[in-house]
Amino acid sequence: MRRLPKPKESLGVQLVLAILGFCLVFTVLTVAVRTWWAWQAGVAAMSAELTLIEQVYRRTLSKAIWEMDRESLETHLASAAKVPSVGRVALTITPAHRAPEVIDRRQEGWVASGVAPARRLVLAYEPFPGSSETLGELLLFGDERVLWSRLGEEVSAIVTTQIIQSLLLASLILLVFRRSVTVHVRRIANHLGQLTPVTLGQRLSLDRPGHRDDELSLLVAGVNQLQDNLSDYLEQQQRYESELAQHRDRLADLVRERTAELEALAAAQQLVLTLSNRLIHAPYDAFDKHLLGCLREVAQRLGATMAAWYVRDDATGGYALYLHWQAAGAVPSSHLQRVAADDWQQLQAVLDRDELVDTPSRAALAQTIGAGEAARVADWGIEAAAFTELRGGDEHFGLLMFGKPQAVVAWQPDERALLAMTAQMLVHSVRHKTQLIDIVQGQQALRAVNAQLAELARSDALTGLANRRHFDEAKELEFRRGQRLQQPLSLLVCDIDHFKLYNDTYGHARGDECLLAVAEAIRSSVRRAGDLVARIGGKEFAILLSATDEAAALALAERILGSVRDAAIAHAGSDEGPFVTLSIGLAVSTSQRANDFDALFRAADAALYRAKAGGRNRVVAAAPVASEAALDPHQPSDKEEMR
Ligand SMILES: Nc1nc2c(ncn2[C@@H]2O[C@H](COP(=O)(O)OP(=O)(O)OP(=O)(O)O)[C@@H](O)[C@H]2O)c(=O)[nH]1
Repeated sequence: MRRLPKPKESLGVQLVLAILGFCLVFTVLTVAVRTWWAWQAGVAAMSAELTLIEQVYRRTLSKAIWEMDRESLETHLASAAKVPSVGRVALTITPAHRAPEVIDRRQEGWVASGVAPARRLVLAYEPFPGSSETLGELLLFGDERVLWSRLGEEVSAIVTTQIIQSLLLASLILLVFRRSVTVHVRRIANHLGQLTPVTLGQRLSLDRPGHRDDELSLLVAGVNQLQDNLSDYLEQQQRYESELAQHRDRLADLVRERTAELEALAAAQQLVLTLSNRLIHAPYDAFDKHLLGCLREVAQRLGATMAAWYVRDDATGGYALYLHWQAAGAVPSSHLQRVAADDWQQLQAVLDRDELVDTPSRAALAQTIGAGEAARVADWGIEAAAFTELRGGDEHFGLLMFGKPQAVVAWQPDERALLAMTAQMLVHSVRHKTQLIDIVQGQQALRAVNAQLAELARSDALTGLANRRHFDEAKELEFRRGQRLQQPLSLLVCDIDHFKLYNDTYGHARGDECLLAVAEAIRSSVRRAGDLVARIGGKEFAILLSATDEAAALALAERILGSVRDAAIAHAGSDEGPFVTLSIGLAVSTSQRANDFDALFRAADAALYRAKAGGRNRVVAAAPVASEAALDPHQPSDKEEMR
């Protein structure tokens, strides 16, 4: 506890100085007044003394003048002049018939003064009763110096008295002030200086005899009142602080709870996002497997041991189990594969109102979905369950059910959020999957149509064989491949004999049927998958046989002729017989024989020409195609005629 330093100045000293100052002024005034009074008294006293002298010397001086006793006169005047208050004695004798005589006696150094009193006495003598004679006059002058001397003594006495009086008064006041005020003021100051919140209860009391009711008592009461007020205030402050601390702690707890909740919510969001991504990228033929994986992960995050996805069973109006997951060790369910329409009516009604229904215990479950259904669900080995509908707009994708093996206080907000988000995510994913399947199926259909169109663009409309365009695309490729692999490429060019005549005989429509039958005969003769049969003109067909030598090509050509023959297409106007026949030109290309496909084609065409010229219904093989020069460019070509 820090003690207060001793003050450099003292109230008592200040009080004394003030009193002394006052005493000084008072003394000066008192001295002035009393000096005035002393002066007046001095003057009066001197005047009285002069009167007394006058009384004393009147008769003796009158008698001495009467008797002309000069010696006695001198003696009395000298005696009167020696009186201290008398400065000058002047006796004027006025005898009859004589000149007046003045006898003057004065104190040494006396000067005439306007302030010292003076007396004038007429001297007379009564030689006998009833007669009086004036003898002269006596002048008595007071000595001013005596006045001043007496005043000085008086003043010094007054001043001394006043000073002593003032000092005594001041000392007394100082003493009394110190004993009755200063000591207590210091005590109060020390008390206040040592006050702390802990010592506020210590009351101030002054060590004073008797019961006093003065300003100090008032001050002490005020200090004690102040301490009481401060004490109350501090108590209140402490109460507020403690309440504030409690609020702060509660707030910190709330913040902690909210933070944990938000973190759990963020984790739930993250999980749903991950699952959503997984479903988006899942191949749609494995979509259900991924859906089941989602149910499992959500259930595990919830601490659930089972998850089920029910879908509406349109046939019965109830629900059918679509996906189902159970934790290892959980009691497997034989129930609840199907739920009758009436069984979950109560649950459905609740779900129509609230999107999510959670029950923390079996009893709550019974209240929510009915005792019977709760018992069935309980058979699954669960105590707490949550249900949520999978609904998007007007579409209904069923409902989800998660179960925990133990009752809980309540499903937590983050768990409810996870359930809601999972339901939404599954609805979106299923919708997405449905849209995806529609798109894929659309693409497949489009691809099929495109393929069909492409096929049509490369097919002959009448016979379904490859058309000229297809043939032209394929010929160069096959030719180059044969060259590259050093394999022979054979080309058969087939032409129906006397087809004009056929048309003329049977009509154009029958001509088309004939073309179709011939094409079928050719197609059935060609068995190797790599061989290409094309209709390259009105009644002209080309067969491209890769990796086929001349012998094999000749055999195929003969087989074709046979097939056409076997088809027995009546041709009444033909010179060759009763049925439609073919003429075939054959050319074989090897790397040594031909430089390009056109040369091969021209060779086959030339062979066909020769087959026609040779009587039709036959195969003619071209001479080996060695070079361009080997062909006779001037020889007319059947093909050219056709075109
Ligand atoms: N019905 C039908 N006739 C066709 C088609 N394309 C071509 N023709 C006919 O085929 C005939 C070809 O006659 P020509 O070139 O004289 O030959 P040809 O009568 O068969 O005589 P050779 O070839 O010498 O045996 C013409 O009458 C064409 O109108 C077709 O797609 N359908």
